[in-house]
Amino acid sequence: MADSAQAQKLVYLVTGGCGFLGEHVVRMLLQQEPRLRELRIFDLHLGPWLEELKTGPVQVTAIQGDVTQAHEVAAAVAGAHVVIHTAGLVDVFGKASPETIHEVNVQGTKNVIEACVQTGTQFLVYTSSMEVVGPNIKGHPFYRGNEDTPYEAVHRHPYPSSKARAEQLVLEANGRKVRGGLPLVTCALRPTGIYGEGHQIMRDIYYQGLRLGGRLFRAIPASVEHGRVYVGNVAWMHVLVARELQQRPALMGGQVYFCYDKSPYKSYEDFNMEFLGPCGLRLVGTRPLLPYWLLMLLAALNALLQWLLRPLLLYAPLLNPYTLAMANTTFTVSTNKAQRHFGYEPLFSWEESRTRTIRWMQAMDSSAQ
Ligand SMILES: NC(=O)C1=CN([C@@H]2O[C@H](COP(=O)(O)OP(=O)(O)OC[C@H]3O[C@@H](n4cnc5c(N)ncnc54)[C@H](O)[C@@H]3O)[C@@H](O)[C@H]2O)C=CC1
Ligand SMILES: CC(C)[C@@H](O)CC[C@@H](C)[C@H]1CC[C@H]2[C@@H]3[C@H](O)CC4=CC(=O)CC[C@]4(C)[C@H]3CC[C@]12C
Repeated sequence: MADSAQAQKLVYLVTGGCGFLGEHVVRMLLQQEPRLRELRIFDLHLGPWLEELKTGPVQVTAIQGDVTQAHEVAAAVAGAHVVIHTAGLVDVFGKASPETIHEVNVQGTKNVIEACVQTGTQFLVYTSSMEVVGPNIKGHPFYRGNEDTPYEAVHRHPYPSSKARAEQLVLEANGRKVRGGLPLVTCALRPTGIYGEGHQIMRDIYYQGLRLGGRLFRAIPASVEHGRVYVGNVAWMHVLVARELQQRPALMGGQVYFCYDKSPYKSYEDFNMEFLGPCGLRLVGTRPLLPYWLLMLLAALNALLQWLLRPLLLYAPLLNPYTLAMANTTFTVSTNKAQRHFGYEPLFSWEESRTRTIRWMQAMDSSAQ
């Protein structure tokens, strides 16, 4: 909690503060930011857990709002010193239309930037994504790359395209004069695949395994590495970068940083088994059980079914052409830019990250019995 020795004077706003990552950012700020006077949580859907946060020394203000509505964003931003913008439509399963994804992720980010400029907020941290870089539509591997590694970032899918455009807008806004004449200082964080307590996809895969008698069937070669990072470390990096951005605007303003920790390099499926195995699931097959062309056919059939059924119901399975291509393309990062620029070190070791995630899954498992 806040240290009385340091003046509590800052107002932070977290957009998307009730999401998987957002909740961890909110809780991390309350634990690790001693200068916090008020913490505003802006989200389309407010969680009931927010009430428990209102008993501490920091004023917690829950704001139900929509980032696509400029006036709602401006009202929430007014008076904030720092904005951490995590709100977004994270959809690679065809649940939302491309237009809606663009409206939330791009127009919503434009609204946040303009709100900072109009109301005089000087510091903006944007939650971008590894997907801004890749994997690209050509399936080029990105093997333990960093922020400077050359890579042909080519996107067609609405989600990565929207994240790339939003990140570009945030970085271009760095240096704009805000109300009062000071410069806006922005930066973007690029998490790889986030895991940890509250990860909906992990929950979906777990229940899929239960439905298949405790088994999951390998679809991706074990050799295809996919970067993963623990949600607590991503939250910590957001808190640290928001603090250090105020101290080193010339160095950090306009920069991008991959989010990373000591999570091991594994295939997406093998990495998930670190948590699903202790919950009783088994991954069948040491290599893919089906040939890739058959997986592509099944993925295409899923996409066709989704389109045919859309007037009646939402059919959004994990396997579709985009998710298959993502899972089947190596994308891992190896960097220390965040450490060099603002002293970032993961707050949670791999062992702690794994234990916390397993405990969350086992608690979910016991409630599912
Ligand atoms: N989950 C992952 O593996 C990764 C996520 N990210 C990024 O991290 C951020 C958070 O992602 P998650 O926590 O996984 O997603 P999430 O879906 O759990 O959280 C997103 C939050 O934004 C809110 N939101 C959505 N539309 C909104 C709107 N129009 N107005 C206000 N709030 C709105 C949602 O209600 C939700 O609480 C996103 O920007 C995403 O692109 C980046 C890399 C990896
Ligand atoms: C059905 C099988 C082929 C199975 O292995 C599919 C897994 C698939 C659902 C995931 C594989 C890679 C994931 C994405 C990756 O972690 C990068 C991401 C970054 C984000 O900003 C949001 C989430 C995601 C797109 C993530 C989504 C799930 C996967 C596609």
